[in-house]
Amino acid sequence: MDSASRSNRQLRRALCYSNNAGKGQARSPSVIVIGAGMAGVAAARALHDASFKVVLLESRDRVGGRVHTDYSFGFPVDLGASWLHGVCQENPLAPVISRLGLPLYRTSGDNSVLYDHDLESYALFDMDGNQVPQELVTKVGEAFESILKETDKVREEHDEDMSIQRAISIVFDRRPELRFFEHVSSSLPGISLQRKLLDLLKLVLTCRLEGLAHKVLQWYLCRMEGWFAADAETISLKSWDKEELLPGGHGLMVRGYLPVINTLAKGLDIRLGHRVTKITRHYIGVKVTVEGGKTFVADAVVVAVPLGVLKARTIKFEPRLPDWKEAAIDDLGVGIENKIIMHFDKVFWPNVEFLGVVSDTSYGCSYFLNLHKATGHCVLVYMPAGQLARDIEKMSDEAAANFAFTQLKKILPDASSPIQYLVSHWGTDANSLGSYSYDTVGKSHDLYERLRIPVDNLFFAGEATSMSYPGSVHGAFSTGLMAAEDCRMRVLERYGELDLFQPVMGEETPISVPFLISRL
Ligand SMILES: Cc1cc2nc3c(=O)[nH]c(=O)nc-3n(C[C@H](O)[C@H](O)[C@H](O)COP(=O)(O)OP(=O)(O)OC[C@H]3O[C@@H](n4cnc5c(N)ncnc54)[C@H](O)[C@@H]3O)c2cc1C
Repeated sequence: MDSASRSNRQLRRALCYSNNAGKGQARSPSVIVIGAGMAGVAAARALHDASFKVVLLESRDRVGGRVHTDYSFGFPVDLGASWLHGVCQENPLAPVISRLGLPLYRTSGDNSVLYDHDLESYALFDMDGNQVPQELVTKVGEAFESILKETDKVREEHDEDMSIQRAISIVFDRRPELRFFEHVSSSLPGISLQRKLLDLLKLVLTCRLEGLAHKVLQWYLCRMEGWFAADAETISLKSWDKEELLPGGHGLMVRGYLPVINTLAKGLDIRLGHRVTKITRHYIGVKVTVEGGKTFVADAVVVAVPLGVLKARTIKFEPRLPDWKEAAIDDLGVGIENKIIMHFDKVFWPNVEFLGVVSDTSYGCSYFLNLHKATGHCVLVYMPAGQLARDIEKMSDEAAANFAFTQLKKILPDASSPIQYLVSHWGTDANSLGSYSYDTVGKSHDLYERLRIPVDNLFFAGEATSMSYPGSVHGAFSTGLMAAEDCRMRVLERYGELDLFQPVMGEETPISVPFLISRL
């Protein structure tokens, strides 16, 4: 007997044993889900509800993954995801959020990836603490949208992909007037030309338009980089807008995201502190090894660990994953965004949702989310992304919090020091190794789908396997359901017992419960 059939036999015995199947007893199909983030929990929940025997292995000592609500301030704050992108009933998370009665604070009704905040909710400042006139903030925001529309033409003309940064500079070379003067005047409809020119002159005189407008533009670029957690010179022109945007705008989870995870995770067999190191697949089943050598066997596995972890090859696949799968893992980008959450004893900042610092480069720009507007707590959240996030992550937590506070002091010199702070490390945390995926220059958007496609009895889930909603919580959730359904079909087809089990995405009529949306 060769070693493959010997180990198949051992695995079959282990499967029977692990599933408690006595003589004549029908054995439940079994699955191991790896990673208790939104995708893994969704997959485990669905398979559990479909009568599978499910074990969920999680390396951390908590569930949620990149959903991480912290309560150490005495109230919930999210170190990872905090917005529901697409506040609408079509959002796959809508039923659970609505039924739990979790309130949302809508920061924007706009569905664009650029504005998860309405333009009028920003207060921007230069490095000397002078506030940028609101009219200029709005106008440059509109100009930025026009510039991005112009990059569409660049995309159509070039077969080769390029970075969004490069495309913007081509637009400027071709249409220098887009450096604001024409835009500002032509975007005031219904006003006579003379009046427009007068308005423009006033703007130029009051705020040294060109220099300041350039800085505001860099700030918008910095916000866009935040959306992708990556620098503009690495973001693909061909694919940056390929994700699907659900309607309804963007809503902050006022009480944090964790209640959603906890609800889905209720009653599941979750093993915390179980870091998977090896996945061995056989025709009849899969063996999973965790740190310390303990093993688990099942009919199938759902791999729901982050793309960063797959890239680092800290989980060994035996036999190796096929080349096309390894290439997808290598080629898809993973960016970094972090949060430095500062708790103050009083509010000393303006009553807007976003405070921004403008600068000559997007790297020098920064922004703070004002949680006081949404939650009533005296909290500002500093959110660096891309290279800036990478640089700050090299600092100690104290130095990182000081850095954020120094930025704040530049715009609000009378700022008082935070009484508490929290710092995330999504880029270096071995359990994430990045914040979320994005399309890099020259690589196809299909990579998300390639990452999702199963390999035998290995199923893949997670935000980076979502073609439609990458980098999001609802995207992770829907890939968990998809992986569960694929797994259910494959395993049950083999047993010929399809009709014995509930479908993963049950056929009950969904009850539509409205969201609780506020804006103070
Ligand atoms: C700072 C930040 C802000 C964000 N903001 C938003 C937002 O506002 N809205 C939004 O929709 N999305 C946001 N996102 C993205 C969103 O958080 C993710 O897309 C989503 O939570 C990913 O879920 P997941 O299940 O794919 O992965 P994860 O949540 O990362 O889950 C993977 C799990 O696998 C575990 N794991 C890793 N290695 C192993 C191993 N070897 N063995 C066992 N377990 C392992 C991890 O510990 C983790 O629990 C944000 C992300 C970050 C970092």
